Amino acid sequence: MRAPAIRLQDLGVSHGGRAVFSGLDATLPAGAFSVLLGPSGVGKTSLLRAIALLDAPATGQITADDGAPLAGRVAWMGQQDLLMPWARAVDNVTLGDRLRGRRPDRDRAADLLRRMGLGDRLAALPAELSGGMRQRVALARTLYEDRPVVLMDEPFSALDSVTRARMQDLAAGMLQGRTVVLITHDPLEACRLGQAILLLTGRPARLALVAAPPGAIPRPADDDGVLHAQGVLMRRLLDAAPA
Ligand SMILES: Nc1ncnc2c1ncn2[C@@H]1O[C@H](COP(=O)(O)OP(=O)(O)OP(=O)(O)O)[C@@H](O)[C@H]1O
Repeated sequence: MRAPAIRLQDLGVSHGGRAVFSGLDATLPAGAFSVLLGPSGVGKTSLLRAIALLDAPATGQITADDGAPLAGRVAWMGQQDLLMPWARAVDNVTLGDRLRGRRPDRDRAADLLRRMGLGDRLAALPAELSGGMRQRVALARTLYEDRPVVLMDEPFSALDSVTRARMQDLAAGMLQGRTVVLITHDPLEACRLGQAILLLTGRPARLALVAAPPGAIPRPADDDGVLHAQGVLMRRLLDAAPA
């Protein structure tokens, strides 16, 4: 499975006649983690939904550099977990297969949940799970899809900092070689996982590339380079924040 780079050309998204961004050009590198940060409401989800082909952009193009369509090669994890309330955790993980009429691999789903620390919750209904547990089930469902392109909107936002670090490690390992785009509000997360770090700011919004710290991902949270880059990124976010 080769993961393509994703090219954004002259991309524009509008809501209610107002441009969230326009004329946006960028390449999201093949087989690497791109991390997207920016103030609340700037347009991160709008951009990710356009890349996921969930919303048609007003202008421009989104293409894979291998020339093949992106459709069918993307796994999506939105801010809402969208778990089916009537399905047990393991069945929520295999939901995609069941909707496509394919035989679900419950062993693989159970293994994913175990790796996420949910081995004793395989048969739980969503209503019986905490917010952080539900988010891990949604993450397991995204990883289960096994796609070359993975788009995740704040996938670790509901997790305590230790679980968050563990899930970052797990995702970095399992998604190695995939083209991943991940939205986060956490500069440390961006510096642990980002091989390209993109900052979306302004109105209409513009994209800027921020230097990523050296080293393979997941980078240690207490690494000097990570801590320095985290400080630089925090300063950039503060400077970009609306008054
Ligand atoms: N379906 C929609 N209809 C109308 N306006 C929308 C719609 N979706 C988003 N917007 C507006 O577009 C702008 C960008 O929203 P978006 O959700 O992309 O921001 P974001 O950067 O992801 O925010 P957050 O960090 O809070 O999740 C906001 O002003 C939002 O109110």
